[in-house]
Amino acid sequence: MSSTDPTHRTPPPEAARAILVGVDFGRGASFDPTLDELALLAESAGDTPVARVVARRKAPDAALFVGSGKADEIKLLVQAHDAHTVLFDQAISPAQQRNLERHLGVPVADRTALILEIFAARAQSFEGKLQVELAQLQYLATRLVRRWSHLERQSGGIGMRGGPGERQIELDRRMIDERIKSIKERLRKVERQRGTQRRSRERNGVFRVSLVGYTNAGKSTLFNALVKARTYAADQLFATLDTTTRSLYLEDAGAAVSLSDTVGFIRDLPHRLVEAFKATLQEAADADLLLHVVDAASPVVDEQMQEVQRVLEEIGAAQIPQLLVFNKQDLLESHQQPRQREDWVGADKLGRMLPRIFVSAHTGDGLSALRNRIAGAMRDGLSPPLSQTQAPEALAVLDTSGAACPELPPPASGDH
Ligand SMILES: Nc1nc2c(ncn2[C@@H]2O[C@H](COP(=O)(O)OP(=O)(O)OP(=O)(O)O)[C@@H](O)[C@H]2O)c(=O)[nH]1
Ligand SMILES: [Mg+2]
Repeated sequence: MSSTDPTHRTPPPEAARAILVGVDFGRGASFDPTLDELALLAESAGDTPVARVVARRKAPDAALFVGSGKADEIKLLVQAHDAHTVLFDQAISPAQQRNLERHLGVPVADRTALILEIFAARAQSFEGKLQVELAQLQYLATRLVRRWSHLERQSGGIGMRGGPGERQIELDRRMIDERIKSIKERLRKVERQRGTQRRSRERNGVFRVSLVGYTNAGKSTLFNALVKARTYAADQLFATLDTTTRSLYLEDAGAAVSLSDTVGFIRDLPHRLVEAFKATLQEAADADLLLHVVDAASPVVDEQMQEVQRVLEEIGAAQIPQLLVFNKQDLLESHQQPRQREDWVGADKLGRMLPRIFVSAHTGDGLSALRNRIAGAMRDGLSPPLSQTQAPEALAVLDTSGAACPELPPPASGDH
């Protein structure tokens, strides 16, 4: 863990027992009633979830985020499970965090802090480490600002001026600001270097393919299966933080493409983190073709795909031709198995029809069809059959059930 740990959690040497809390504010969309993803995040951060609590409220409680009754319930659970920490699925304010920690008697962290913690533990490259530290310092800086104004309020805004508390915070702030400035400067240097490398690749005219997708979809496993490399793949969230690029030779095209594995996306990815990782994500934004890897067996496959489309938009990659790769086909029940390996679905924000292909990175099923697909995209681009682009009702369909739309014809390009 980095010295700028924004969560102030000091986990015991053994896995910390964690209570998971999610609050449903009734706005539906981004609430996960199972808290499964939070549990995976907790495990990826080295914690062991021991209990889950779901609360329903109209709005967050200003002081405790959850109501005081719920807070008492959580406190009892902390005691019953001898828990070390309580993790919230939503962002909580610095004041709420402090109040909760006082009330519950254990460190409290929110989703953002957890994601930052995982990123900090995973960062390998010099650039990755700088990016994570930048995001952490920015997270910490907002917390200091707020704590300062809190102190100011308590003292009527005058008495504390020049007092020891404020001076310490001022000092901390100045150090943080200086560190932020120096990291940004160093990142700019690395980015310039990366830009030069990218331009020299562009001059070579290599067709660039980037794997993008929700975290844990199987991008690295697929990358390894395609290029027979050994990139770290694991059942953890954000196993990959650095972009890896390898050359992939396609027999069908008689040419090589460059294939990049990238960092996974997640719901409510802290915006600052997206900012810090812009350079890494730039790799995806500069691609000629995106392989959007989807965990076809996930119960929340539609939400995950939409989240990926949202992040692609945020990094300016929404226009890039996209091939949906429905991975983990081996995990699908027989009734979920697609009738055909390849079809088209209306699945992105631009209302485009996207070609879809089912594969299993584990068994290798569909990989040769995928290679052919990439070769086809390199030759002719990806355009849906004309009849499909003109059928608006088809565009509204987000058929990710695994059962392919029988009425959709197979891809027009004769690449298989
Ligand atoms: N059953 C099955 N499991 C798979 C398949 N592909 C990947 N997995 C598993 O899914 C988990 C995640 O795989 P990764 O390749 O690390 O996923 P990723 O998308 O690179 O994840 P991040 O780097 O964390 O964003 C691992 O446990 C893989 O073994 C597949 O085709 N079938
Ligand atoms: Mg990966």
